[in-house]
Amino acid sequence: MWAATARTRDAIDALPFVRGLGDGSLDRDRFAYYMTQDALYLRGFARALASAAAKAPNGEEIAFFAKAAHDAIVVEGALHEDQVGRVADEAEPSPTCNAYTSYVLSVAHTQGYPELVAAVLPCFWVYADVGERLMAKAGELADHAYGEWIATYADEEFAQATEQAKAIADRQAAAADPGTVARMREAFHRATTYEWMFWDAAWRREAWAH
Ligand SMILES: Cc1ncc(CO)c(N)n1
Repeated sequence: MWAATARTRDAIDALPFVRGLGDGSLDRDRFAYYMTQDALYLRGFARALASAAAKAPNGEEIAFFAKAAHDAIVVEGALHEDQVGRVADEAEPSPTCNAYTSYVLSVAHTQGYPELVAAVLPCFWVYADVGERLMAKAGELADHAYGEWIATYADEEFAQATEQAKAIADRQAAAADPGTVARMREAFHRATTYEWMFWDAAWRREAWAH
């Protein structure tokens, strides 16, 4: 699945937002816009993870997704609050933020556990991958403008959660019929594309036309 999305992954590395995050040159306004939108995204994403917990077939996977939902709000929320302060409940999601969260929530509500697992996997995988790459290039994080962000996603615990999410997706794909596997690929690809769009939207500080 990852191989089919390699082009999108390369395109994510090439984004001016991601490059600027990596070398610290990104301006604070764009970063603040991104963090606010990301806090809104994480609320929707956490609901989708809680849905995955509700659909999971065994205790281990229920616990995994329930903890992931918790961490998306509590652990990542602490990073956001630290960086941009508390994001108001009534802050407005951008078109892309709204599209991405609506998409994962629609998968949660209209499709099965395998498709939902595939739809949330890029959120783990893309961030762990970007975090790790930026960490390798960044050097001393204490002196880095976005060191805290990089440290959060290059973290060993986040890497472990990503491995667990991958293993769950692999097990589901191995047991699924061809139609389900095709929908899993579609969900994985679409969510990876939304990851690209999310950073691109932050670079453009995307707004609603009206
Ligand atoms: C848009 C987006 N995708 C994934 C993550 C990682 O949880 C995040 N914080 N934001």
